[in-house]
Amino acid sequence: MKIIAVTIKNTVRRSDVICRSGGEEFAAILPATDQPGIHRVAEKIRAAVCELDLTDIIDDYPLSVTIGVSDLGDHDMTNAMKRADKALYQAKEKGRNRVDSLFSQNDTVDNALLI
Ligand SMILES: Nc1nc2c(ncn2[C@@H]2O[C@H](COP(=O)(O)OP(=O)(O)OP(=O)(O)O)[C@@H](O)[C@H]2O)c(=O)[nH]1
Repeated sequence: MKIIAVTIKNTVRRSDVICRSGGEEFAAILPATDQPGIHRVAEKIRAAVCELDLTDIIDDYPLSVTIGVSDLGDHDMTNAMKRADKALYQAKEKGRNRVDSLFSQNDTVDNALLI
């Protein structure tokens, strides 16, 4: 998991906050990032992790990354986590190695959350 964490950290801006949110899950908070930007970041992370060559390190290869995206439009972190988690679940249902999103009703999304 450490190499994944380092890869994510090296892929995003220094102002983005990455943390471990579960056994095989990370959460990222992306300040001042709009909806197209959020999808750009999620794809960057997905691609960077897919490009890792870990054949010598892990059995469960190739790796896939599934990402749920939400926003902090309603300034409620608990709700944002719930939305991102639901988006993650939807993405996994659709076949993994993909990005899905669930946004609040706020049109002016400018702070994002990824899981
Ligand atoms: N928070 C965040 N947003 C990003 C990042 N990379 C891209 N974006 C968003 O996606 C938009 C367009 O992406 P790019 O043109 O590929 O951005 P970039 O110049 O490679 O990345 P930046 O220099 O971080 O803006 C940017 O304006 C941001 O909103 C990132 O690492 N972190």
